[in-house]
Amino acid sequence: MTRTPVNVTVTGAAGQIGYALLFRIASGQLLGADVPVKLRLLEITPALKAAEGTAMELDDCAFPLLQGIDITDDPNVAFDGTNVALLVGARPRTKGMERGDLLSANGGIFKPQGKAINDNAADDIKVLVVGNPANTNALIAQAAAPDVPAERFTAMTRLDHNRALTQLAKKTGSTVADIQRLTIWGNHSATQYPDIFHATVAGKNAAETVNDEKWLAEDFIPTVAKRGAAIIEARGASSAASAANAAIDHVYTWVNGTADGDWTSMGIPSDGSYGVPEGLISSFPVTTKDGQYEIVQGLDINEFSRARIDASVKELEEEREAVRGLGLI
Ligand SMILES: NC(=O)C1=CN([C@@H]2O[C@H](COP(=O)(O)OP(=O)(O)OC[C@H]3O[C@@H](n4cnc5c(N)ncnc54)[C@H](O)[C@@H]3O)[C@@H](O)[C@H]2O)C=CC1
Ligand SMILES: O=C([O-])CC(=O)C(=O)O
Repeated sequence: MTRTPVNVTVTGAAGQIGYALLFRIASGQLLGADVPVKLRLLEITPALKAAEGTAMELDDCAFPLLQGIDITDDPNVAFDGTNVALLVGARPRTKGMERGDLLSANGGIFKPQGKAINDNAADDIKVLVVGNPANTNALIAQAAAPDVPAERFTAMTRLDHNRALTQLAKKTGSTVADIQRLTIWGNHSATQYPDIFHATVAGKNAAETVNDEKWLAEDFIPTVAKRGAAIIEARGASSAASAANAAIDHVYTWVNGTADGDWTSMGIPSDGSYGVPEGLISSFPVTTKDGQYEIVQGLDINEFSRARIDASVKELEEEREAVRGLGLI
């Protein structure tokens, strides 16, 4: 039976992440190996030619699942009938900046895009915001889309999650496949909190296996939280292929479900769980099934974790105040 293609919109299609992302979407890695896709590429006018070049290369791959590519600089066209929107287009930070410093440069992009999603997207629209500061940009887009259920707006902390998996695997001499139930809490920023207290390594509690609070506080957490800056320092540009990979993981998991007994991390509108004020877009442990996600409930939060979650949530509240002040929400 022929399946109806899923419309996938990618903003910032001519950028670094766009280049690492589009070919993987077209090859079936975003939604599944049997799901045809139509791509919509949104770019600013001066970058349309570069986006056309990428589209030519996509054509040249002859991907069996790719059923069309539209390129536009008009958000209303880009989000028309869209089922999955990946909001990547935004300025990346450079050396010495925090992601929050991008709010005034990038925040303005997400209000009109949120409105265009509200007015044009398909009823089942799912949105992933990658452009930084991702959590608060997702809040801006969501606020501009009152007709879309709020929970469809998510922000990417899967890159942080993946980074934490590898650091923990290295420390414990295991592989990432041995690790389950790791959590990123809070903001995709230096205040984020990668939590291993509920994680398991080969079925055993990770924190007990590590048994080294100094490593946790002074090595693991800062390594994960400051990894983006370390990549910028090393590469001279912010992470692109790993960010694209995390975007693929985020949407694939959202659509296709988490493995039994495991969970993932997603930036999602808080329902007040774990004391995170309702409405803030904060990272939580979530399970997914049938295209829906649920926050994992009932986890014991110790003092070590509580202080760190609260600090990241406080930063999210400050960012929300800042964008209120800018009239973006
Ligand atoms: N959440 C996360 O884990 C991560 C987020 N990022 C963020 O992703 C964003 C994109 O990064 P790169 O691709 O490396 O940047 P880039 O500068 O290579 O590409 C950005 C693209 O967005 C386009 N763009 C700008 N304004 C736009 C608009 N209004 N509509 C459509 N397109 C627009 C630009 O023309 C450019 O082609 C940055 O904000 C970066 O900080 C990067 C890595 C990880
Ligand atoms: O650090 C940056 O600016 C890019 C990013 O979000 C990341 O790599 O996590």
